[in-house]
Amino acid sequence: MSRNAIEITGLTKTYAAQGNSPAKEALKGIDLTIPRGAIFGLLGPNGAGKSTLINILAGLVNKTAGQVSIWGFDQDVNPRQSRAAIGVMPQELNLDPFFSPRGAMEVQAGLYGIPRSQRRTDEILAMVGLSDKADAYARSLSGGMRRRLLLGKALVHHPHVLVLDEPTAGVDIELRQMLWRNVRKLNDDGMTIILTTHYLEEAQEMCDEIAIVNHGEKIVQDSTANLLARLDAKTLVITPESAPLNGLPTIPGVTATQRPGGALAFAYSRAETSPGAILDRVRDAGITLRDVATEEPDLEDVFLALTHAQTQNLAKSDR
Ligand SMILES: Nc1ncnc2c1ncn2[C@@H]1O[C@H](COP(=O)(O)OP(=O)(O)OP(=O)(O)O)[C@@H](O)[C@H]1O
Repeated sequence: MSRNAIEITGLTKTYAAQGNSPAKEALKGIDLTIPRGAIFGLLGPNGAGKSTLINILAGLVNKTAGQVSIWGFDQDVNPRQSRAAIGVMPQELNLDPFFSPRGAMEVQAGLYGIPRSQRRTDEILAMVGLSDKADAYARSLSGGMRRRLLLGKALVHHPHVLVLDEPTAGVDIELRQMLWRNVRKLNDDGMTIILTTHYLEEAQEMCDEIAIVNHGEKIVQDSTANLLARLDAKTLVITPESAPLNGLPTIPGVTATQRPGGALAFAYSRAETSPGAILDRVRDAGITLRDVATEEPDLEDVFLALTHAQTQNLAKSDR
């Protein structure tokens, strides 16, 4: 039995040409392995192919080529088992307006063939904070409540893998906290979580491992810690007692800038110099230090560096 939650090889999706729009190759042969028990981040700019990939996993979009296996079940060989192994909280708030949350959960449980005695409707509604709206009409629910219900529906069949597609886009702090609390708890209980988000801070905080896709290709997959360590750039930020009289010291290999408010930022590469050497030159220049701090690169820097490099390579290969 595979130890991976998801195994994808050579996944390709070409949307057929329609009217004036030409055919679009949204996924260009992606290989992706997601370990069991992970909180996995799938990141990429708009149009990179994330939703296409997730919709293929959910069985909502047919792939053009490649293999997809969920919890050891090949989608083409064991479609029912592979579908039962995954629950997806979609991006769009598409709910039947005539069902109450309880009704919608019961219908979903019926679709998955869960016997009444094994349904956990009330427990899940409580978990997503919808107990007091259990019997309200879906059309009277706010956007945030609809999202809660979509999460509840994704959990009805207690899947091994939970996919959250942009779950926190435009939601308030309370809902965001509820989501992350539940994600951590479900993960602690053994559920594998796959998450797409535009908020890189969130991915950095939540995910153990991350894949970045761009233009339908996977450009990197690594642990969050390794991705952050890839960037060698660091910044030393010095708050001086008073503005430097003779301007900023010039230090080879270091880019010095003055920030609004007076702090001096020295961007350097760890491979080339050390904070100690920079501080020596700053003191030599007669600058008295009030405060010193270092800034690490964050996921946003890694993301920009990688997607930018890929876009440049693609442009070169087009020439
Ligand atoms: N049904 C469709 N028919 C034709 N083209 C499509 C269809 N769905 C998506 N595309 C195209 O495929 C590419 C990938 O889209 P996809 O929605 O998978 O990206 P994404 O990474 O999820 O972006 P976003 O973050 O904006 O949702 C885009 O160029 C998009 O326009």
